[in-house]
Amino acid sequence: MSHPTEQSAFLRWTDPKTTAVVRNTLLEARRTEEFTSGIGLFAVREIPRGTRMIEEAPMIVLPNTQSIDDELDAFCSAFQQLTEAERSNFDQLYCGYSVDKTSELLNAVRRWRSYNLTHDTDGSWLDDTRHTEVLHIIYDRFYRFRTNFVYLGAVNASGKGLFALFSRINHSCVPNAYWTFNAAIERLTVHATRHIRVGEQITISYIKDPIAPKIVRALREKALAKSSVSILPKKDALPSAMELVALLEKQGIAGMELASAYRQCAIFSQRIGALQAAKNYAALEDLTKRSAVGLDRLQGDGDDKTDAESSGREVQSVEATAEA
Ligand SMILES: C[S@@+](CC[C@H](N)C(=O)[O-])C[C@H]1O[C@@H](n2cnc3c(N)ncnc32)[C@H](O)[C@@H]1O
Repeated sequence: MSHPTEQSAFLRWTDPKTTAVVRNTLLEARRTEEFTSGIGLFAVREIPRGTRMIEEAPMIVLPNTQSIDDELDAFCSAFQQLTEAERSNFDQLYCGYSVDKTSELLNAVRRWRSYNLTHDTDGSWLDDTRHTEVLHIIYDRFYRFRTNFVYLGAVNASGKGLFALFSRINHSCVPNAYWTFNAAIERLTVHATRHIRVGEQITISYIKDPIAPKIVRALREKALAKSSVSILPKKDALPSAMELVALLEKQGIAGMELASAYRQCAIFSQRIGALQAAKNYAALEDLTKRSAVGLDRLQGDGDDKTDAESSGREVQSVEATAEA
């Protein structure tokens, strides 16, 4: 239940001198050497492939909403429930501020403010100057959420979550980690998809399909087309799928995309009667999935077409603390 004083969360910023420290026993957030990449997450220990590097509960969860007003309202309610340390941590997350400053969003922020925040912390009406400042604070924080949230299921059809440590992970087209929201344990997990050395930056792919480069898409489409009942002989499908596997392996892409390519190889091998090869590919698919999402994810929903799994060799919990 929201207490009136909690509304003051949007009437001031957190103390900028407060340093949010976000780490666990395997990883720490720090500035990257590249100016444009800001803060990143780095390994503080050797991390074997398949290690569960992060198992993190959301700081903020929003339900799937239909309108921008509903989403903003849900965000503001959730934000007001955060502790001071969490707010401070949140205020220091990266903000892609100028991404889409739309009048629609600004108007939604104005509406929310006028219904919910009429008075200042000292009880006086918000004057014009404070009014503008308060709009800015709400707008900025909502944007910070929008820069960092992930869907907890299907895009545009599920709730959204914000995770403090996960929010510090930068993108790479050839990532060394794979993330998924594991509904069985209601945690976001990040697994190492290859061995990671001390000091190496942890990266994930921000792109839904990281094997998007044209050449790879073409290969995959070729493999799928050849597997269909008509036109092309089924036996041609396997070499194309194997070509895709080889390309992914060469690039070092070892998340669920590779698992899916192994699966194609297993299916196509089985179809031409190469049963031992099919078994081998199925085993590789299984190993790859375990390394990317973990056994609990695989057993949790039984949907092996979507995400990955991991061995769960190490489970780290997030320590998000604030130091004055
Ligand atoms: C979720 S944040 C990641 C953490 C962020 N670097 C920070 O300082 O907190 C996403 C933002 O990080 C930056 N970023 C992520 N990956 C990057 C990359 N490979 N190169 C440059 N900037 C990157 C972009 O500005 C992106 O909008």
